[in-house]
Amino acid sequence: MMCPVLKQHVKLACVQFSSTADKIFNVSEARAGVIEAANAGARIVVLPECFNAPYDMALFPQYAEILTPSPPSKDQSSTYHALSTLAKDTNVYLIGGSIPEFEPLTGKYYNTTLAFGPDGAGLGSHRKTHLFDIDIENKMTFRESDVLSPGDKLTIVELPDYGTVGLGICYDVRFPEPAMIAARLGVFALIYPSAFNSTTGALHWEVLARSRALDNQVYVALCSQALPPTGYPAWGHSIITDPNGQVMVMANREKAIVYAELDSEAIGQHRRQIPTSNQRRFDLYPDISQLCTKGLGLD
Ligand SMILES: NC(=O)CC(=O)C(=O)O
Repeated sequence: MMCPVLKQHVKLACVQFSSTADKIFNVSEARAGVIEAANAGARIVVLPECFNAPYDMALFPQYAEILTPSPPSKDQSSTYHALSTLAKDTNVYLIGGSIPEFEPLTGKYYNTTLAFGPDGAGLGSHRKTHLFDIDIENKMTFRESDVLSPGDKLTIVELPDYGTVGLGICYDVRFPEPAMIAARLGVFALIYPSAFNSTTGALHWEVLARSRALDNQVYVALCSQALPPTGYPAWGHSIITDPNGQVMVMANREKAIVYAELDSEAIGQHRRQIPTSNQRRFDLYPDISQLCTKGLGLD
C-alpha cells in the first residue's frame, strides 16, 4: 500500500451556501465565499454539490454547461472559467463543488466536479459515479438517473503542493470501495461536494464521513449546500473529519464556512497507533485497489 503523504500542513475550508435559480448570483456567492476562505488562510477550498443551479433534476438540462477550458463564446455562460479565475485570483486549490454538465458528443448529462490549481489550471474532474436514486416512503424520493448518466471512472487528483486527494460527489460517499481504493493509492483526503437532505442527512451524514475517515485513516471533507428557504431541503452540516474518525468541525444548516488544519503528521501517527491500514489480510480477501485497473482516472 502506498503511504499517504500530506507534504505540509494545510488549512482546508468548506464553503456552505444554498443555490438559487439565479446562476450568476450563485457563482457570485461562491466567489465571495472562496475569497473569504482564502483571506482566512485556507489553501484548499471546497464548494457544495450543484452550487450554481437548483438541485432539481427537472431543471438540470436548462442549467447544464459544456465543460471546456477554451474561452466561452459571448452568449455561453461559463462556470468553468469563473472557477478557474477564482482559483487563480485567490491562490487556492479549488474543488469546485459540482455543476450540471452537458456532453455534446453523446447528448448526456452529468453531475460533475472540477478541480483547479492556484494558477487557474484544471487539475481534474469527476462525474458522479453513483446516482442518487432513492425512495423513502412519504419522506424523500429522488431519481438522478431520470436525467443524468453516471460517470465511469474513479478520480484521484494531484494537488502538487500537498499530495493527492480522492474526489467523489455526495451519494458516492455511501460506497466504501472507491474511498478504499483511493486511500490505498495514497490520497491524504477524500473530498465530497454534497447535498444530503433532511431525511438522509439526519440518518447518515456524520456517520458516513466518520466511517470513510476511520476505514481508511485519511481526512474526509463533505461540503454541503445550506438549507434554503424553499426547494430541496439540504442538510447543511458541512463536516471535516480527521484520520481517526473524529469530527474536527461541523457547520449547522445555515450559510457558513468551516475550516480545519490538516496536519502532515496526523495520518502517520494514527496509522502507527492503530495500524489497521497495514494489517489487512489480503490472503483472505482481495486488495481491491490492485484489481481496479478499469475505471480509475488518475487526472
Ligand atoms: N444528494 C445525494 O447525492 C445523496 C444524498 O442526499 C444521500 O445519499 O442521502
